[in-house]
Amino acid sequence: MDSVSTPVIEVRNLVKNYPKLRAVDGISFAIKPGSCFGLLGPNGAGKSTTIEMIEGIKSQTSGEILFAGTPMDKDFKQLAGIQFQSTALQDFLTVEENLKLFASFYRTQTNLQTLIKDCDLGGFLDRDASKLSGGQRQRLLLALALVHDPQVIFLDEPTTGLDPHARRQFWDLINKIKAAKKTVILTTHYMEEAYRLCDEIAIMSEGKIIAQGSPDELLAKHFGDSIIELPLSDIGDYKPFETYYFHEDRVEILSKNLTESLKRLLHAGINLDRLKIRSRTLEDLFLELMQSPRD
Ligand SMILES: Nc1ncnc2c1ncn2[C@@H]1O[C@H](COP(=O)(O)OP(=O)(O)OP(=O)(O)O)[C@@H](O)[C@H]1O
Repeated sequence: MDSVSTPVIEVRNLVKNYPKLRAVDGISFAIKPGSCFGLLGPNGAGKSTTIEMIEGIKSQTSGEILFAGTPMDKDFKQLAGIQFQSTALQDFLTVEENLKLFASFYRTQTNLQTLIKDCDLGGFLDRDASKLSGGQRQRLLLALALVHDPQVIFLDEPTTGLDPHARRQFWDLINKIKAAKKTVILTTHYMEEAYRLCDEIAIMSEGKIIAQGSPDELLAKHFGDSIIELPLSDIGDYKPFETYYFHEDRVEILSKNLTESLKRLLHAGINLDRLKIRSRTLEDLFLELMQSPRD
């Protein structure tokens, strides 16, 4: 897997039919080595089904899944790290015992002391898994996924239910994994998480990919503008030249050229002390895509 040009994982025309539903409907994508690839989409879009087919947990109805250019074989299990849900934990074993148990399942193992440090488990190694907080449990589950030093890590909604601090701590961990040149495949409902961690994202809806690219590329492609916000009381009866929306207490002006828009406002004598400028976010894009009619 040393060729930079060969994708670590490539999915071609992947389909999954359940008895009454096509959950994944002919999707294709390629994941570069050492990158973080995010699958986004509303509930039921087909993200988990897709990730589980790549992990080899579910079989596909049709289509191909290639690992480093060749069909997956049993060696993939050694090279892939899957962060399971907390049901995979042995509740009456301590954190350290869980780590040792999982490590014993594999031919190769990473240095456990380094893993404990990286995943910040040192403070509660002798605590039963059942007694961990949400953030501690997720860090242990991540450590278990990393115990055999895999090349590819699968994280299915890893920060759901975590408080903002624990979520940020988890993002730091994922960034460490990326810095170690491992490939990460992530599903998430948090747009900020996708924006901060992913090099590339695919947004799924009803089994199809409806948008794909780097977060910044997607934002640039879909939105060529920023939003200027002003309190209504400051704008007076000025009518912006640009597209604008009045809200109860503020006006939002969609500006394609901030310098020009700000010059116009200054020229009109508007007080800009309380002005805010906001870039469009992935959340704006996600909501817009979910509202657009699709074929
Ligand atoms: N074993 C199954 N049998 C029948 N239908 C299933 C099965 N597993 C999933 N589905 C259906 O397939 C569709 C896609 O489900 P999937 O779990 O992949 O979506 P998701 O994007 O991961 O959703 P979420 O964000 O809620 O986790 C849903 O309509 C779901 O009800």
